[in-house]
Amino acid sequence: MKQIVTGGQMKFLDDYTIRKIGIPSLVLMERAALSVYQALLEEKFPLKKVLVLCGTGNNGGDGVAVARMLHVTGVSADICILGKKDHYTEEMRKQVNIAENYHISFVKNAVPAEYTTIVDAVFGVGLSREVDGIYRDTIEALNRSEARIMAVDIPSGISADTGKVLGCAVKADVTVTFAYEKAGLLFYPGASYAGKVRTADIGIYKLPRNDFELSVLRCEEKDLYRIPERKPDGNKGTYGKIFLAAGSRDISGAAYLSACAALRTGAGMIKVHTREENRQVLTTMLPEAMYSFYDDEEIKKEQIQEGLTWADVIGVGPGLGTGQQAEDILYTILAEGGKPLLIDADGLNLLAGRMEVLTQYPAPILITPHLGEFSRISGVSVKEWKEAPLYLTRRFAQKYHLTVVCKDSRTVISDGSEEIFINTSGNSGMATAGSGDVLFGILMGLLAQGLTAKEAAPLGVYFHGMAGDLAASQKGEYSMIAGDMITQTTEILKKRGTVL
Ligand SMILES: NC(=O)C1=CN([C@@H]2O[C@H](COP(=O)(O)OP(=O)(O)OC[C@H]3O[C@@H](n4cnc5c(N)ncnc54)[C@H](O)[C@@H]3O)[C@@H](O)[C@H]2O)[C@@H](O)CC1
Ligand SMILES: Nc1ncnc2c1ncn2[C@@H]1O[C@H](COP(=O)(O)OP(=O)(O)O)[C@@H](O)[C@H]1O
Ligand SMILES: [K+]
Repeated sequence: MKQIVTGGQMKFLDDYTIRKIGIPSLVLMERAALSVYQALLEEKFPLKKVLVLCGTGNNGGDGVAVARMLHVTGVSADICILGKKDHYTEEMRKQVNIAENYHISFVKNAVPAEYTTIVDAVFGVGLSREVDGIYRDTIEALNRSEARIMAVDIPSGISADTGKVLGCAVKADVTVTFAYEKAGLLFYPGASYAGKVRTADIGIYKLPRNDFELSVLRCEEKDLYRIPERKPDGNKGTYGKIFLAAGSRDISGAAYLSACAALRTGAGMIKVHTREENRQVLTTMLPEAMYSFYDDEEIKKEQIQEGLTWADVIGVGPGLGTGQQAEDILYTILAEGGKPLLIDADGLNLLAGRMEVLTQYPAPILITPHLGEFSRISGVSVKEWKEAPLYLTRRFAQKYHLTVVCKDSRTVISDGSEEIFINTSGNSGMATAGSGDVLFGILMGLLAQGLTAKEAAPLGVYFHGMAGDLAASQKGEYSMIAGDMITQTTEILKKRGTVL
């Protein structure tokens, strides 16, 4: 797991390192600047003529120090400072003073087109409002230039918390960020503006994970070891039994994809409860699953109850429809299930406006809404969610005592606790029909093998994204389809014990 921080947390950690630990601010700044200087060399930036654009805060101070490091090694570097002298921070003032002593060139109205490399040190985590005026004009000119662009800490204009563009923002080729990745570098569009992100250790105090009031995390490849090991003496009961209510009249694809993904992830057994019309196609495509079917007659509660008693984990929703039968199935499960429950798609659509029924359920619930579904069940619009994804996902999880997987290009996962996850695996090829059903299957499979909802959710989402990345590398983002991700699930799990 990698620790991520918000802008506010980074400021707290800067301050803590300086005031409580006692490392002088200028020492941190020197290390920050050195890491940017090294990145310019290692990333082979064309250093024929460099412009360092600075703001008046400490991000600008970093920039002035980078210009000095370039200058002393013989690189032609100009400094251009946007903003008034009386707004300089103390560190910025000192850096400017040192640069003046070195006779580095300060330019007033820089023309970005004249430079081969531009270092963006206008705003860092201190950006507090929309960018406008001279700042906007300069950033726009910079983006139009042919120069390679290195952003210091975060591209100026990107919100460190949400990745939103505040007015306008620098489009960087590389960003060197200090101590921790900022959430705004992971969320889109910030992630696109940042280019390649390098994280540099500059001596900031590493707060233990448990000491963060809100700990934002992301999974990495090595976390896949958390998928339970296969036991040599295991039997199919060991790996869990799933009861899945999915599919509706002549809609079988979602049921197939989620059931197949659950089995491919390692679940022991799955029983799919679906409409009679799907019998032939499902039993042909996935004979490994068990089935119970229902037709136009009233839902037979005993049939569902039998499945619920047998199962260790229950899933409901993919392709279920929102008619009376679907509603009866959902409510029978909510009344009689009593086992860990996963709800997706139509299961969630049926719950819009009555989410509080979930608080009565006696076992953990995991829901996997995409943003449209989240909006329906929470009343939070997609636009509002984008303004505060971490806060709003967590608040919703707390309100209804759920684990929530809010699916987007950067999925956010929260069980309401102080740990919240942003997922960074995956690609736009996954925006294809059935992709969410595969995720649902993976999550059911992980729960069936004994992981809790809190453990399974971030891991399963990461695993799903990895399968998507492998599928894209083989089929391309245009052509990959949901079934390809199931194929890659197999490949990832094959390697679990060897490379991880
Ligand atoms: N000692 C420290 O605290 C360290 C800070 N570091 C650097 O300092 C940065 C944070 O520095 P600061 O907190 O000084 O903040 P920034 O330098 O990020 O920017 C804040 C300044 O910009 C102004 N500002 C904010 N939004 C604006 C807008 N839209 N239009 C015009 N002006 C705007 C603010 O009024 C303030 O003067 C980090 O991102 C990092 O690059 C590093 O040097 C490491 C050590
Ligand atoms: N651009 C993207 N980058 C990464 N992941 C994506 C992207 N677009 C979609 N996904 C992922 O693909 C899945 C789509 O799920 P969903 O919207 O429920 O689709 P469906 O209902 O068609 O199965 C989610 O897990 C989502 O996070
Ligand atoms: K910057």
